[in-house]
Amino acid sequence: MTSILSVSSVTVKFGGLLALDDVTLEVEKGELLSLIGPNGAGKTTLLKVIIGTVTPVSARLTLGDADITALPTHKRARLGLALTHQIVRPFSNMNVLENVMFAAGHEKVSRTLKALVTLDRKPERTLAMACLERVGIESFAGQEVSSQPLGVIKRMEVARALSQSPRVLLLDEPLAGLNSREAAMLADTIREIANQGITIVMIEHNLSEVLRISDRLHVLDNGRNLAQGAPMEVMKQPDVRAAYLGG
Ligand SMILES: Nc1ncnc2c1ncn2[C@@H]1O[C@H](COP(=O)(O)OP(=O)(O)OP(=O)(O)O)[C@@H](O)[C@H]1O
Repeated sequence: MTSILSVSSVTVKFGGLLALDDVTLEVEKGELLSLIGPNGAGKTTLLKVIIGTVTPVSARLTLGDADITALPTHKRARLGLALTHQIVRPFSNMNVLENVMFAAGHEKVSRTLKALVTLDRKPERTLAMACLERVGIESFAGQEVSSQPLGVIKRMEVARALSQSPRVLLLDEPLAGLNSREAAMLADTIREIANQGITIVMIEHNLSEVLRISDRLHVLDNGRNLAQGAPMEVMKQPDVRAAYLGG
């Protein structure tokens, strides 16, 4: 297997709090890796270090052949990283399609000056519709985002990230707040996205869905690596059970 994302020696301090302590993470091309661990283990902080919104005390990050350690967030995005947020903050004055078009257009505008003056938004519209189809909410395209249930909002957030054409998609608790049926359906969609060749790193507390769709688990506890490997093997480890499941 080939590593697409490699994260090593990540240490993060928030004042006196050591949030991550020499953490290492290897992500193989095409896999769906779930990052799990108790509350406060440092999972979201690690994703923020990867996307570039938290500055670590130390870290070395590579994406494919590129050393991205010193790159700002927008350059990491351009090289193929996209992140969905745990708490989705959509533009409530736009409809579902426009929210995805905005994300798609943002990338385009940041790429070329010409795009700043173009009035033709057809390419963004086509791309955004394709992303809505991939997450199964194309029939909600014209609806106001403010009247949508969380299940649609969560899918729209994934569509926004897909519109950036990521090589590695970072998902922060995509199933949080969904009922079991909605969670299972979105988990199936996430698995399908991975099957289509997009590498996924997912933080998720819904353990039954994590175990059902993940290729591999990486467990953090108290800011440190605790375990990693095949889901069932990892969950058998006594230290993982003690930390994550309370024994
Ligand atoms: N901006 C910040 N300033 C200060 N402390 C922070 C900040 N962000 C996170 N922390 C602290 O760092 C530690 C790790 O937090 P983080 O959110 O990464 O954990 P997590 O594993 O994602 O938790 P959860 O599963 O509850 O979302 C926690 O103790 C948290 O309170």
